Amino acid sequence: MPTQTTLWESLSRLYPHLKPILLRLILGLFAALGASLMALAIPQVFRVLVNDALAVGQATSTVWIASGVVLLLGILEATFVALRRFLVIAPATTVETTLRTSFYRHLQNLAVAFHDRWGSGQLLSRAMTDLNLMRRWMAFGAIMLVVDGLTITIGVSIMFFMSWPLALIFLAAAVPVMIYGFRFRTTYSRVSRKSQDQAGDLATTVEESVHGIRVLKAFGRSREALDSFNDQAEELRQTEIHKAHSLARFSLVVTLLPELALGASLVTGILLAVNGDVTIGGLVAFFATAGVVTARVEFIGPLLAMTFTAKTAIDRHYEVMDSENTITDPAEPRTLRQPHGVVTFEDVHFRYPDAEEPAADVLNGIDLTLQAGETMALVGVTGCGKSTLLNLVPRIYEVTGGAIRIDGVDLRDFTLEELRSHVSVAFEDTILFSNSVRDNVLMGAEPENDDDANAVLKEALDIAQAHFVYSLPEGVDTLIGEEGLSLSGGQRQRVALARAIAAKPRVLVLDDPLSALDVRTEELVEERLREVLQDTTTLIVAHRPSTVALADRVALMENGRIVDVGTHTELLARNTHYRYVIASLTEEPVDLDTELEELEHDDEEARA
Ligand SMILES: Nc1ncnc2c1ncn2[C@@H]1O[C@H](COP(=O)(O)OP(=O)(O)OP(=O)(O)O)[C@@H](O)[C@H]1O
Repeated sequence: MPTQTTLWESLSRLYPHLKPILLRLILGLFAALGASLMALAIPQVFRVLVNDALAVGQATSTVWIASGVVLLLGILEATFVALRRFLVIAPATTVETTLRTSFYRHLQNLAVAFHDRWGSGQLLSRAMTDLNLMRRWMAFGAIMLVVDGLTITIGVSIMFFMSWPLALIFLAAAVPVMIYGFRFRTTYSRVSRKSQDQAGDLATTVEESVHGIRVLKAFGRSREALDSFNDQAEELRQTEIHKAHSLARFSLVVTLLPELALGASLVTGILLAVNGDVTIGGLVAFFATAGVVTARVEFIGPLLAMTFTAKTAIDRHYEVMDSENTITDPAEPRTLRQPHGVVTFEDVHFRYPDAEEPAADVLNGIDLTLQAGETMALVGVTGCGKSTLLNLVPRIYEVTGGAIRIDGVDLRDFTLEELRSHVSVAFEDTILFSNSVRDNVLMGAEPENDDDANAVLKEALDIAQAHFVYSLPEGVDTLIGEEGLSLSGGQRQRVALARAIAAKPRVLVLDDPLSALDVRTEELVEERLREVLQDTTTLIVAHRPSTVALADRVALMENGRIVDVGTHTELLARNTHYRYVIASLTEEPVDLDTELEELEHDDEEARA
């Protein structure tokens, strides 16, 4: 539920960002005010013109001078308008870009738990549409609202000065306009918030459909997806219509009432002129001024709408910016000069932030030690918490109880930068970025120079058996990821594995990174991985017996706990649940007794 703030509270949050451009904004405001004053000055020339030059027998020179003055005032008005644009547009765009950059940086910093809760479309619409609305308000809405207010005040004062009875009649229209304006503010703010949220939800739907287009097509669900999209689009359309109706009603009131007042003051004005209480020139100037004021009053509707929309945009922007990053650097970080890579889990508990209260912890007291350079396979039935445990090591999620240490140092005592230089990850669902193969692989690497980078790249691609990249159109410089060449699941996994290896971490965390490879390629990768894993401590989630075979020891997980640790042979011999899990990893029936006999025989031979 968004927190309720007043219009002023919301708008004033922009002040720190406006501070650097405040001078230009103020100058822009003066330029806009200058344009308005020119517009208000023109009727006064009309007054002189009508009163002094229109009488029979007057010299025509007054007409020429007055026309020249009107022309000059017109040119000045246009110049002031152009000056306002020049002063304000560029700096407002700079503020928009700065806000967008800090928004993006904040999104990058926020914990994964935050991203689990927010639809991508909502974040996208905040990063693009809302910031755009805020810029338009800064560059135009805010200035014009102030200038319109001042113009109306000055215009009405001039009208009072020229004829107070006529001005009073005109002003009578302001009372209902203000009452209606109050109602308009409440309704429009509510609908505007609804429409911006719905637009964000719609963007999320588009993003998900594009992402999942293969699944939609494969299951023949395109029709349903379209129907659901149509429903959402229709809801947004209804809200937009409601918004437009609300603005149209307000605009009708602010247009009609001043016009009616103008009509009433026209009749009264003519009567006053007939009685000689006001000059003809004064009457002309009064109505020309009233024309300028009326136009400004009519413009108040769209300006207020723009302001309330900007308030909503600001509120939505700060809902994200105010979200605190829960995974941060410590005040006094510790460093490991020469990490060995001993990883210990001490009574680790974890619960997802969005989990219902009575639910048990996903990880419920994990105790496990990985010796330096050891490869430990993590095995367990689906949903027992393997991936969750892995995510805690690079602090993608934070433990909710207990501690994880590398060489005795709590992960939370490292800066995130240092931690992620010690720990590298590869997941089953590989994410590659719209970048070249080279940039994707070297993402976590810190090569000293170009030659070093090339060597690291070559070695990592070689270990991950990703030689196919050399046959891509531009080799390692080929653009891959969303905007580039599509790779197969197995190819993507190999590039992601190369990325994890290229970082040369002390601790490697692999979540079933070979699942999409064919058996032969998997064998080759494993052969090379064994070399790398010798001095890297590795925790690897295994969904295939061949991955288990990579490991020095296996940790068996059940219901968020480590229930047994030992070699594959030891666990096969003593743990029936382990046998059950291993048997369920393969589709074909396996004879585990024979496998155990063979393994024990191999072990005896090795010892002899
Ligand atoms: N982001 C999340 N928010 C809330 N609950 C989650 C989240 N991710 C996973 N869970 C829940 O946590 C539990 C453990 O999930 P996890 O992915 O760690 O299991 P796993 O053992 O790796 O499963 P698998 O072998 O199928 O990959 C599951 O019950 C899952 O529903």
